[in-house]
Amino acid sequence: MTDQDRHGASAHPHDDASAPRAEVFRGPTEPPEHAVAPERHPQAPEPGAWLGTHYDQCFGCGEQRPEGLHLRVAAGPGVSVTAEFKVAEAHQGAPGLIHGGLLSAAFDEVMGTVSWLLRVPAVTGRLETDFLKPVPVGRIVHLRAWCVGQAGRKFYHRAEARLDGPEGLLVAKAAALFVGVKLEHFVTHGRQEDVQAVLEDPQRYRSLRAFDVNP
Ligand SMILES: CCCCCCCC(=O)SCCNC(=O)CCNC(=O)[C@H](O)C(C)(C)COP(=O)(O)OP(=O)(O)OC[C@H]1O[C@@H](n2cnc3c(N)ncnc32)[C@H](O)[C@@H]1OP(=O)(O)O
Repeated sequence: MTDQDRHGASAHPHDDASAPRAEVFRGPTEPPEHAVAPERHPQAPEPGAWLGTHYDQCFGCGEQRPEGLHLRVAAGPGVSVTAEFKVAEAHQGAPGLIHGGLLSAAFDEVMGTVSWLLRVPAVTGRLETDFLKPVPVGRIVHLRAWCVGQAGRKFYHRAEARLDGPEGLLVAKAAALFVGVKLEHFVTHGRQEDVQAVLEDPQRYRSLRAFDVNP
């Protein structure tokens, strides 16, 4: 019995000639045909401006997290950002090498920060990472992230990580789908004592400022 016999007209369901092939083969992080080019908000920080930490307890950029990544993110041209962090002892997975999940966390943070240039609060829906080379402790990881398309509330981002600087060895790549949310998302779902602390001192959650909710 051939595959064709087992599955009917074609050997694989995706081989159905009547199916919209481009859509069938697209993954969730690939912008659909109807996606539009993202627009940098007119009041987005100028290219080169440091964006600073968005929340002092954030694992990615927070100043109050000694074991965190302490990413320093700067606005780039268009809808893009760059960032750097130094791989610390606490970031190890294998001896002397970064934990892969933490590299994904760095991608999550830097792609999340792209939202600042769009002025749309957004959360990660899906995040994919290609790990290309091992990353040793003590090295600087240089990250770049940019938006490649928007379809309604869905934002499609890309990012890359290089060793020691923007022209360094490419060690990892990422693609993500972020979904725009209302600020109520954070107020509703966050642990109430942390939400309350931020409401009492909004400076601790600078995203609020970035999104003009509490300028
Ligand atoms: C400055 C800030 C820096 C921050 C950096 C760090 C960023 C983060 O880590 S955020 C934390 C991690 N992410 C989360 O906690 C998000 C948890 N998930 C959620 O809250 C919800 O699933 C949420 C908000 C993403 C979507 O829920 P909801 O608002 O009900 O929208 P929903 O209708 O389900 O989805 C909207 C669209 O997105 C799509 N979508 C949602 N999730 C996914 C997914 N995982 N994969 C593919 N598509 C998805 C849906 O299919 C839908 O598409 P369409 O409009 O074409 O039908």
